[in-house]
Amino acid sequence: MDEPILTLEGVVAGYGPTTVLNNLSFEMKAQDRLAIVGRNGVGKTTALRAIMGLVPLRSGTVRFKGQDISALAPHHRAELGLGYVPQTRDIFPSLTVEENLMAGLKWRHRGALDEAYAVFPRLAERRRNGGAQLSGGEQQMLSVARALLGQPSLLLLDEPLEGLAPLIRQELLRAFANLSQQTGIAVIIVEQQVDEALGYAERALILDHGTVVHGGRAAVLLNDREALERWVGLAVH
Ligand SMILES: Nc1ncnc2c1ncn2[C@@H]1O[C@H](COP(=O)(O)OP(=O)(O)OP(=O)(O)O)[C@@H](O)[C@H]1O
Repeated sequence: MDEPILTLEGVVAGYGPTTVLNNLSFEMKAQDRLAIVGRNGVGKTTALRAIMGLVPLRSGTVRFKGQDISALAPHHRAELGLGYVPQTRDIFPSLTVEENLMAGLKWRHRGALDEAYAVFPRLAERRRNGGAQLSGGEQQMLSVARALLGQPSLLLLDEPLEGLAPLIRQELLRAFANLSQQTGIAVIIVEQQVDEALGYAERALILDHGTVVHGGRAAVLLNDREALERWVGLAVH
């Protein structure tokens, strides 16, 4: 069975008088890694928020694991297996790494902590450090680890590489690749670091004016500098 895990059909959404998502349609399969790229302000974050239920749909549908979730509240979507890591790293700076993770455990047993530490061994080394003492990369690992505790089958990552130095970005991407391999969780990554996101993803979409203007295998798009220049504004090397 190759049923899509997520399907967006004709999604229209926005803020007040502004329409941001304009007939956005795409689907992805379980265990896929999908990069969504595009210029600033084209609606990448809004697309993730619409999937998570944080911005209401004006029309269209979002289906997750075969169920129409368009009208479900965000916490119900989380219970069904959607995990969201917003751009603002979502951690408690005054708590230690372990306390941050414990706070995210909810109904899950402590073994879930070990699973998160297996994906991010760096967090295990830092388990007694305060959140505010962590580097930017470690804070990002912690916010992703917190999302993992909800046992998502699809993880939405909004610009996880933002503000991180190149070496840290590489380390984080290695950890994400490890995560995909160990858990098989499907991932949507929205990124400004286009080359790095395309290096990690299997498939990619380019958004413009809130709709898909280009899509395909990430490795192919990575070498299609003309499309990247046209739609994302990257210089052709
Ligand atoms: N809460 C909000 N209220 C009003 N307008 C908003 C809100 N959030 C975003 N917008 C506007 O919606 C448009 C799309 O924003 P969105 O953040 O989805 O784009 P993006 O592609 O993720 O951009 P970036 O790459 O800069 O993060 C932008 O014009 C933005 O100014």
